[in-house]
Amino acid sequence: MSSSISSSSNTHIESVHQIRRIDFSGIWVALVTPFCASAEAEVDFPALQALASKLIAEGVAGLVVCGSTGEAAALSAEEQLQVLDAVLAVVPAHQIIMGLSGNHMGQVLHRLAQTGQRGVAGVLVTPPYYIRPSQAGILHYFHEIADASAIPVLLYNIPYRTGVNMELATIQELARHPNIVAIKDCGGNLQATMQLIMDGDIQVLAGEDHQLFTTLCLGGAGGILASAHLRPDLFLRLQAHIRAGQLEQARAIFYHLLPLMQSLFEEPNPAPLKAALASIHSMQDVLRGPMLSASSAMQEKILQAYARLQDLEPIS
Ligand SMILES: O=C(O)C1=N[C@H](C(=O)O)C[C@H](O)C1
Repeated sequence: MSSSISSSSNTHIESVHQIRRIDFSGIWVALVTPFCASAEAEVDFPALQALASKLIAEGVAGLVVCGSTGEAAALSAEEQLQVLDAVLAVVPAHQIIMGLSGNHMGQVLHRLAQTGQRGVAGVLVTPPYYIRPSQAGILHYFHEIADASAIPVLLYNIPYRTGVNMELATIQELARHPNIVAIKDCGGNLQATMQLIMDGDIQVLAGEDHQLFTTLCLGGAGGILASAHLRPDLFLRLQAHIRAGQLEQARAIFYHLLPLMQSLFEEPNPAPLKAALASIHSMQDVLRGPMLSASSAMQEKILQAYARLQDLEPIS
């Protein structure tokens, strides 16, 4: 599968085995990891599977397991695999993307191999956090991962979490790698987003919920969103309207969703989301420390914003 890393990027790309290309367009849910209301806050596997099954039945493109919203940073490597396997037991592998973050290359490659063996649709990879590598270092990191990967790699540029931004030129160079197929765009740079869409080398997915409408209108492929846990039908309708060129209808749905999307991030994600899910699904409002449950004011606000979604006038 893998080849040695060459100093020239052209040679490098020519020598890499290309894996099958998958279409990542659509609405992907950045899945929460439900925990039990116990001292250890163990993963609540029945709640996880029920939620995953429900979202897939509702028609979303797929689920991102162990992403930021899945509190992957608070799960051990072993727990992350258990969460993946539990979701794989109820959701087809081609509808699952696995999150992969770390800063120890050997461990990251080991987890990549374990994920690849499970044949999921792809792996969503952040730059190594805390280290703050140079752009050349980021290139090196992703080339090593993409060379080794048995499954497609999606870039996850989220500088406010990792401490380092992936600059446009870096992403463009990575987009030439045959195994790097998409980006979850949380970079906050509209120029870069538009350029990547224009280049057409990788699929661009909105990674910030409030940017979904803009990204889709500009020609982006979809989104990976925490908020799509709540009324995924509206997110699917929004995307369908944009695909059909029905801008007015899509915009109406977007502005209807926006207060909820904004409220969900007024306290650290996924606390407001878990508060909402706990009141509408059979799961507990439990996060692992140092993350805390949403404040009671926020819980009320979220539930009100969610309730208002029922008011949407039917739009043909
Ligand atoms: O888990 C994710 O993936 C998401 N990450 C963003 C975050 O870092 O909070 C938000 C997005 O909705 C999903």
